[in-house]
This record gives sequence, C-alpha cells and structure tokens, in this order.
Amino acid sequence: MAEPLLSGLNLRKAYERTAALDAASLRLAAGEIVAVTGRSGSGKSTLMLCLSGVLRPDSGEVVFDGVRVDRLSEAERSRLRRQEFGLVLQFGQLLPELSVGDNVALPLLLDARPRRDARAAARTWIERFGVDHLEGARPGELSGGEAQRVALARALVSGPRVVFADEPTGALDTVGAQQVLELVVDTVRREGTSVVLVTHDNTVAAFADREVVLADGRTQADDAGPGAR
Ligand SMILES: Nc1ncnc2c1ncn2[C@@H]1O[C@H](COP(=O)(O)OP(=O)(O)OP(=O)(O)O)[C@@H](O)[C@H]1O
Repeated sequence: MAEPLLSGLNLRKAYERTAALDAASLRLAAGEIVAVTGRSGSGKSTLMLCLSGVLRPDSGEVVFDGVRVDRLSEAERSRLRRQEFGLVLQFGQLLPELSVGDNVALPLLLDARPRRDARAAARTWIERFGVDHLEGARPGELSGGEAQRVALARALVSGPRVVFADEPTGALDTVGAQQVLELVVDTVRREGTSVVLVTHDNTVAAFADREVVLADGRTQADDAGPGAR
C-alpha cells in the first residue's frame, strides 16, 4: 500500500468528562474520498477536527504528508489549514460582516494573493455552485442551503490537497445535495484532491470510495486503510 497522504492513528479526545474519541484511526490516500459515518454523538465531527488540526488529540498521532500535525503549534496548524486544507464545518464558518464574494476569496486573501485575482477565482467558484446572484449578499441573508454552497466554494477556492466536509449538504434538498456532491466529486477527481466527508446520510456516503464507521468514538479496525473496501 502506498503511504497515506493523511493518517490519524489511535486518536483519543475527551471534552471534560465525555470521551468523544477512543482509539479512532483513519488513513486517507491521495485522491481518495472517505465517508465517515456513525450515529449522532459517535465522534465523527471530533475525528474530522483532529485530522484537520483544528483540535489537538489527547493522544495518538496525526500525520499529513510526513508531518506530525498533532505536534505543531496552533499557528503552524492554522497555516497548514490555510495552505493545504479546505474546511466545511457544521456551524458558523462564514464571516457575517463579509460579503459572499469576500468570504469565498478569504483563503486566497489570507495567503497574500492580489485582491483582483482572489475575487476572480472566488467568482468562478461562486458561479459553479450556482450562487453568483448572491455575490454581494451577507451570510445572514442566505438560506441554509445557499450558505452550504458558499462554504463549499470557499473550501475549494485555494486548490487544497484535502477537503474536510462535515455534513456539507445537510441543509439542501435531495436534488440540491445530489447536484452539489456531483460538482464536488467532479472537481476533486480532476484535481486529485482527497476528501473526508462526515455524514449520517447513506446517499451522501455513496459518493465516497470507502466508508469508515465510528461507534462510541472507535473505528472498526479493518476500515482504517485505503483499499479496505
Ligand atoms: N465542544 C464540546 N464540548 C463537550 N462535549 C462535546 C463537544 N463536542 C462534542 N462533544 C461530545 O462528544 C461526543 C462526540 O461528538 P461529535 O460532535 O464528535 O459527534 P458526531 O458523531 O459528529 O455527532 P453528530 O452526528 O450529532 O454531529 C458527543 O457525546 C458530544 O456530546
């Protein structure tokens, strides 16, 4: 098996008294789409947050492209996320005071790309996700489904190597979710991007190459590697 691009091994994470992760592992190959499924409260979001360097696990290791992410400082993890990852989180990731156009352009602006280029790239993604009529709107004026389209555009705009998406289509109707997922899968297949897709919805998980099931913070051992179908 080729070296995984990203791996989380034996991850444990507790919030005060709740053990959210208890020996969870996931290996993600370059270009692979993995769905993380499991019941509500099984630790899916926490696993995604540990893998993407938002949270530091209490124990276990997270390795991205040979780098121990769990050993990086907050600032280094933040830079890694900005440069290599695209994140679609469940709650509140759009900045309310910025327009849709600026929200989508933000990862490029933070990376010191000229404003004109950043806005042009953002516009391309906003159009692809069918929300170009909302470019000047503020997040507070969007429906849940529109906000999810904008969040996906923002996650893809910088050409990330890994996209982490937590229930990215939960606010869309079935047809809308299907369209958006087809667009995301087309894009990541073309670019060779890897995806960690957190969902409790089987029709969403069906877009992935492989499914990793979490139960009480644990992954099933034989689900943890590329090729383990
Ligand atoms: N910030 C937090 N503080 C305290 N407990 C938390 C926090 N976040 C999650 N938990 C708890 O950790 C456990 C795992 O939560 P997590 O959100 O990872 O599960 P999930 O599988 O993503 O759930 P859902 O499908 O409902 O989003 C749950 O028992 C949850 O109540």
